[in-house]
Amino acid sequence: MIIAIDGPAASGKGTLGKRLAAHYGLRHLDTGLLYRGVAHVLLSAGHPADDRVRAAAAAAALDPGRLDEDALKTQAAGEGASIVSAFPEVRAALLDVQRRFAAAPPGAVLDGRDIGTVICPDADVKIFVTASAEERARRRFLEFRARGLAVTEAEVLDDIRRRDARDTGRAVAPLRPAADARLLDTTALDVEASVAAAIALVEAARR
Ligand SMILES: Nc1ncnc2c1ncn2[C@@H]1O[C@H](COP(=O)(O)OP(=O)(O)O)[C@@H](O)[C@H]1O
Ligand SMILES: Nc1ccn([C@@H]2O[C@H](COP(=O)(O)OP(=O)(O)O)[C@@H](O)[C@H]2O)c(=O)n1
Repeated sequence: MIIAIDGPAASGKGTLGKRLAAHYGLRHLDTGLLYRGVAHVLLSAGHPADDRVRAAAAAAALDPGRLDEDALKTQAAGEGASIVSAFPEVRAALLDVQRRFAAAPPGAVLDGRDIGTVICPDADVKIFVTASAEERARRRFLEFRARGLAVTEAEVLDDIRRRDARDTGRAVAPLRPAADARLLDTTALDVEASVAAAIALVEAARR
């Protein structure tokens, strides 16, 4: 079984992806880490994220097995990711690794922005997860604070809005629900209730 999870920044995609993978015995890929990894290569070498040629080279050379999640889950890497991910060459270079991951047995959960629309258009189940921007900013702010990262909730909200606008407005693989995606709004749901709702959507899709 292949489960595709898409949605805007900090909507809970990764949390649901991990939990659904554990529940159904599938592997999980957080595809945002790939784009964050590309941005991190550029930023850590002192180059701007909008250096298209370097971004394409970094994507082609990326080793998905060696991504340091802690270093990549920063605001700077997220912002950089939303810039490099708009370059078609970057997306093309990362396509195969995602499709291969999805196709390997026993199946997988992938989360990102274009899983249901581009990477796995034939996924068995597609979930588009949303929450209000304010609630997403609150959750991401708490996460950053727990990790000791210095940032305000207002900055996080700004960042989320800017990235969502870039991700929905780009020409290639924009963020949008696939026509056959099931919508899950978690604004008023805690993690456990969100997981239960997602499992119910998977079960409904399999019937
Ligand atoms: N339903 C929920 N209620 C409260 N907090 C949540 C919920 N879902 C996720 N979170 C928390 O919100 C933050 C963002 O979730 P995450 O799964 O990383 O989102 P995404 O992968 O979409 O960026 C994390 O700190 C996570 O623990
Ligand atoms: N499949 C994907 C996944 C991420 N991305 C880009 O990578 C950025 C970071 O993605 P992410 O999933 O790690 O971001 P969060 O939702 O975790 O904050 C997004 O803002 C998108 O620009 C993408 O274009 N396509």
